[in-house]
Amino acid sequence: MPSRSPAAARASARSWLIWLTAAFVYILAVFHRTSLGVAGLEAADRFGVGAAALGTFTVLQVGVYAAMQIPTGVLVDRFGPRAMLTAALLFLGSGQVLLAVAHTYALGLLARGVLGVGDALTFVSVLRLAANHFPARQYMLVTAFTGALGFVGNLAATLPLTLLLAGPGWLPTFLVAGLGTALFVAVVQWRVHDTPVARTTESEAVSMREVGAQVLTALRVPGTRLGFWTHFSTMFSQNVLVLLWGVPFLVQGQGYAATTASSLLVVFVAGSMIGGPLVGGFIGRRPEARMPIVLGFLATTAATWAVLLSWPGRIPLAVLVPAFALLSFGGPVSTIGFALARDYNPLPRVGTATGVVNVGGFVATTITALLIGVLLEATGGNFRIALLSVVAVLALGTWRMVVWYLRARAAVFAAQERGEPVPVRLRRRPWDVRAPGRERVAAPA
Ligand SMILES: N[C@@H](Cc1c[nH]cn1)C(=O)NCC(=O)O
Repeated sequence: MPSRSPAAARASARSWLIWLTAAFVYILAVFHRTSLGVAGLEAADRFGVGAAALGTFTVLQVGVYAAMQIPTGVLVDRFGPRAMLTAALLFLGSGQVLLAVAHTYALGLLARGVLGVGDALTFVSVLRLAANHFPARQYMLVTAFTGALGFVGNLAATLPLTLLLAGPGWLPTFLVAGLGTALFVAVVQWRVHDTPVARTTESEAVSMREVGAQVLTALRVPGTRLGFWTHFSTMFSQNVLVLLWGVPFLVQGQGYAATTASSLLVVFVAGSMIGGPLVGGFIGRRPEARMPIVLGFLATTAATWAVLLSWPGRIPLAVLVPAFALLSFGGPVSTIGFALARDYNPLPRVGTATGVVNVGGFVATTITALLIGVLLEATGGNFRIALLSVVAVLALGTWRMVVWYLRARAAVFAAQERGEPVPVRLRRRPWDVRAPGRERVAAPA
């Protein structure tokens, strides 16, 4: 069976309000995730460390996030999004309070690790809640809105946070942010209901063996694998620039002022906020267009990087701004991966499949960020060579995505021929391959 949608064709106003409350938790998570961006220099001062040690914060954070995605998916399927969002707020809040009072590098790292766990629990829980409350065709729009709203948290962690750190200072700013986040638990407990008919999810005790089987079953679904590689290939190149290498590339590699460089990164925020509703709204109406859009976006990404890396001399702003605007659509396009997970897995396994998909983009980000660092070291700071890592990871992701696209299509055709329902009906093309005999569009629940 491909998927089971909530019964109603459109979600109720109450479901939208429940989603908005959960999406606010995601805004808080992104705020905490990105807060070291402007607090970096102060953190270096406070903990008495240099740039390399600060980079460890980012790698630790993204690493914890990626490692936690599959456990998060399993936990949210078992305990429900309400419980997981509550846990997320408590981890985020205590991590930030710990950072507020920390004076040593070790304690700072521990604080960011705790915060990273809270962050990792959030996005998949919001999407699981959306899967419970919204019918399949509205799910894509809600997912894209969620991603776009996250950037409100990102914006709050730029100028407003800079002003707060310069005014009240480190301790009161992070203490209030941490305590405020923990207190939001009361709102989640009051407002969030796991499904339109139930406040909480009934959880049955399951063995580790059953958990493993649940993950393997989700992994065996071609739609989940396609979602993973879609997420892997589409969002990492903008993530690498926003989270780590964008400012050094522009300042050290291109000779721009630090203020110009950080202003340029706002293009990514704006692009994601505009692109989310655009992509989500369009694909909600035309789900059959989602993979052609992914392929078109990947071709555009490859062309954009070809221009950026082959530009003779300094790249002018008139080229950088549209290039970053194009790349910024990677976040919204990556949400197609979640729609695939939701469409090709039964509802009780959507959290696990969503977690699997969400590993993709963050693994690609971690690998690329590390490769760039290694190549910069090896070449004495040659960004043109170091950023070729993006091209290599993009080629790998696109290749695997095309392989799973063909396999997922083959499974859909096989299901159509057996007369089974499929999430999106497809027309066979000359380049389509035949499904192996027992391939199913979705593994059974
Ligand atoms: N691709 C992002 C979501 C997104 C949508 N628009 C911009 N970004 C994603 O996967 N986010 C996961 C997270 O935890 O932020």
